[in-house]
Amino acid sequence: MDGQAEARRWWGGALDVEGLALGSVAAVATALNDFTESPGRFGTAPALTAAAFDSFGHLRIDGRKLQGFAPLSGFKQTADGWIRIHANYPHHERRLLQALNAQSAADVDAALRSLPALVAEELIQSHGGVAAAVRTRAAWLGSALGQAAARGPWVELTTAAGDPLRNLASVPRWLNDGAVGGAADGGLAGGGSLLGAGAPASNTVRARELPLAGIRVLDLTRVIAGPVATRVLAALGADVLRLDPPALPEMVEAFADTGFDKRSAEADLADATTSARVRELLASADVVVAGYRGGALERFGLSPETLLADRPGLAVVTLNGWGHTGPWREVRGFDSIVQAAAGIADVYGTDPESDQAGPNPGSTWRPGALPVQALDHATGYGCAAAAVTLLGNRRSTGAGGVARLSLARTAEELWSLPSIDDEVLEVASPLRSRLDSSFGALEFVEPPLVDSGAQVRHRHAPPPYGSSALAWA
Ligand SMILES: CC(C)(COP(=O)(O)OP(=O)(O)OC[C@H]1O[C@@H](n2cnc3c(N)ncnc32)[C@H](O)[C@@H]1OP(=O)(O)O)[C@@H](O)C(=O)NCCC(=O)NCCSC(=O)C(=O)O
Repeated sequence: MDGQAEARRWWGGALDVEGLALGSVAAVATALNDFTESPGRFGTAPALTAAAFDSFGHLRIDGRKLQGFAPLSGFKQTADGWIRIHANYPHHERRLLQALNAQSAADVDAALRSLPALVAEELIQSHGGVAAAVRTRAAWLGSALGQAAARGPWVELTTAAGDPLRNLASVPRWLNDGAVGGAADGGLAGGGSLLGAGAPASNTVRARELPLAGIRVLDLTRVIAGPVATRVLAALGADVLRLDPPALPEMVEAFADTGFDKRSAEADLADATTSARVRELLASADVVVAGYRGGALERFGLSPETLLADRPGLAVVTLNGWGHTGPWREVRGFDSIVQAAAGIADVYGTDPESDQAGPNPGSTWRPGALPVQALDHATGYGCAAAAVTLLGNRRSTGAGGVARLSLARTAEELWSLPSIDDEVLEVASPLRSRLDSSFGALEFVEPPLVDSGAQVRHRHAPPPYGSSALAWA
């Protein structure tokens, strides 16, 4: 392994985001090693993990780099501090404008400057929009919200009856368990195993050796975190069928980034015939990954409890924004919004004109963000590790179970990592693979896992949105 593969810090910054990234991918590798009863078969390497955690940033569609955030999304000043708002989805933008009685971005700015951050947060959330006040770490930990988010393990695993199952360890533990760095020979640093940007499209893979071949995954997730989980399950050979509501179209580019190796169907769960068809699919499913707002799928009979009552062997993985017990358990949450609330935006804040930390009245300080959407990706890999762990548990006990994760709990895992002062080293620029798709020619980075020395690779481009039959492959 060369020096680049050994880098431990490549983004730098106040928190050990690299540790979160490596530890969460190592959790998947370790779960796979257990599942396949092949110690050391799966691992990750820093350059692979660094690239995968910025898969959207590396994605090119017909050579074009993609735009991450809508113009209205971002940090805004309030009467007493800062708030972060999210308006990438048209329905969230509409609700934001309604909440603030605004018609334009200038109206939004003016309205927010007239309100205290916590008042604006409450107003926007109560209209179904997405926002969180920028809090200090102390303010977050001192609130009922922060305390609820921090409760319990990173990945909470329970039986159908709600009894604790063997818990997945914490990110710091995975980081040190040997799955990082040791298996990188076929990774980027080892060279030769990836297609270069100019290489032909076919990604030939030994399908029968894929560890999750034959596993059926119903994917009820959107945007990044959940779809990252199911993207890696699909790359590992699972038959992943993603369902989306016809009334809430997905953002095309996020879908393209996370749709590799999956199939995609639109399915209105409120429609009786469609819902009955989905029940038939569930009768032979192995895994359900649910990533809607807390409680949103319950009215369709898709709560973990109901799913497990109908099919006791199922692995149900559920993620939300703010945790499964606190006052915000049903509130919408995106990575950037959780960063704002959980004290991350505050410690990443900068003032170009002053060395003093934190906001001062009239200063040019503004909050900042993690270098990548690490809460999304780490939560996604945690969900994948949980699914594989539950499948392994089912094999030995016959019983399914539930895994619960949240973006906010993952933020606590990031905070729990000790600060490290290793030198910040550049990791190798990832080689991009290429596949043609209905979205255009895709250049993309491969999954961050190494299987027996060779990087796990995507076999199929994302399908056209909603193009698949409501059936297992
Ligand atoms: C991602 C979201 C913020 C998106 O918010 P919304 O678009 O407003 O979606 P909601 O979850 O509120 O769900 C909207 C409604 O769709 C309904 N729904 C869902 N699926 C279906 C189907 N198949 N058919 C019919 N209706 C459906 C669901 O019951 C809700 O109904 P009603 O109850 O009637 O409204 C939220 O889903 C969420 O908080 N998810 C959990 C955390 C998460 O994954 N965050 C994003 C990570 S990516 C990220 O951070 C980033 O990109 O940045």
